[in-house]
Amino acid sequence: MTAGPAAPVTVVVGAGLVGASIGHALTAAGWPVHLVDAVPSHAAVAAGLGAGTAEPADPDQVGLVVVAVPPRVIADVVGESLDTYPHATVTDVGSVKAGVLDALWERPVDLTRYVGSHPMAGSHHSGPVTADGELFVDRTWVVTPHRKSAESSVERVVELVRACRARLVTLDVDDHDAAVARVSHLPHLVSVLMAGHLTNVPEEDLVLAGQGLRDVTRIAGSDPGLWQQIVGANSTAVLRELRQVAVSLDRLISAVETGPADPALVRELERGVDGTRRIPGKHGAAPVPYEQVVVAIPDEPGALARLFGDVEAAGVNVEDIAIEHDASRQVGYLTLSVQPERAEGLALVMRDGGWTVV
Ligand SMILES: NC(=O)C1=CN([C@@H]2O[C@H](COP(=O)(O)OP(=O)(O)OC[C@H]3O[C@@H](n4cnc5c(N)ncnc54)[C@H](O)[C@@H]3O)[C@@H](O)[C@H]2O)C=CC1
Ligand SMILES: O=C(O)C(=O)Cc1ccc(O)cc1
Repeated sequence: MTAGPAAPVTVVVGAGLVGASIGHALTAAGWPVHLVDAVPSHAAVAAGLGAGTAEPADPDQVGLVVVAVPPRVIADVVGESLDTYPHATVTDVGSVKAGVLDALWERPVDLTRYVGSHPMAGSHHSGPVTADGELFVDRTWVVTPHRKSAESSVERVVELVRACRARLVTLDVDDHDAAVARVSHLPHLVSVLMAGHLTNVPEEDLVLAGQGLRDVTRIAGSDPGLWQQIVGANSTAVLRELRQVAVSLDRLISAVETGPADPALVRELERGVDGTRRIPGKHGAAPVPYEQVVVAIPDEPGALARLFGDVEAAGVNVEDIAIEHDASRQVGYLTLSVQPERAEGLALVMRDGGWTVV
């Protein structure tokens, strides 16, 4: 992709997972990107992998600064960036917004050039090595203007969101923080609770772990230092959600105690199904109930490549995939999520190709 003539010289401060991913996305869009990091080797590694250059920018030429540092230092780095780059719009990508803005109001900086933002995409990894230029494609990116943000600054941050091919949502900082407590911070803590519980589970039981356990615990593997800062910065909203979950947990315990004959348990389980249906699909569209085709893959070299070749030849668009390994049987299972009307056809083609469809 090539940029229009207006692609601003951009400095990314913090060349970790999110900063380097933005560097890759903007570089692919033709934007000139300079990477800066308190740990110079992070900027050098990100640059070496193609996320921009680690050479310093001429401060007068910089049109946009993206601050992608840990939450605890965001306000300081935004303040310094507003001073260092006198003509630049400055945004940050921190997971919590109100505290940063509160801290900035206290400083003698030009806040018309600051607009907060938050890409709702990332991973449980940190650092520039796992960065991915496609991380933000079709994912929500929240922009949080404040009462002094200049319109031109908001537009520049919107250009950033578009260049990373994300889906723009504009929110006030407090609404943002309340929403992420519900859809990001609480789910993170519930995942942590579940994964932490596994530390008491005997190893011979863990051998039985399937995809369900991996699904609910993946994000618990994230950097505890980062999440300590995120939860700490949004503790009021997070506590509100946690207390509601504590009530739900008590209700679930009573339902299980009462036994399967009582409708309370099925009501709880159905509530879960209703919740999953409320999660929007791609582009924020209504959730699509995909159908799954599960294919057994023998544990032999080239099997996966051959399988993907056959799926491609079938001409079916795969919406999502998951791989589960059965350690005891030297076999894997590939779950292909497809539009419901394509599932039967895909299963037939795969069987004709000699695959075992489960
Ligand atoms: N990890 C995720 O999935 C997501 C994280 N975020 C937010 O993005 C920000 C960055 O997170 P990650 O990229 O995951 O962390 P990371 O640990 O991968 O990268 C942070 C980088 O900032 C650098 N750094 C620390 N202090 C600095 C300073 N004072 N000046 C310059 N560089 C400094 C570190 O050396 C590191 O390279 C955080 O504020 C986080 O809340 C937002 C969306 C997703
Ligand atoms: O790994 C995932 O699925 C995430 O949801 C990552 C993530 C972490 C922190 C954020 O503020 C936003 C997204």
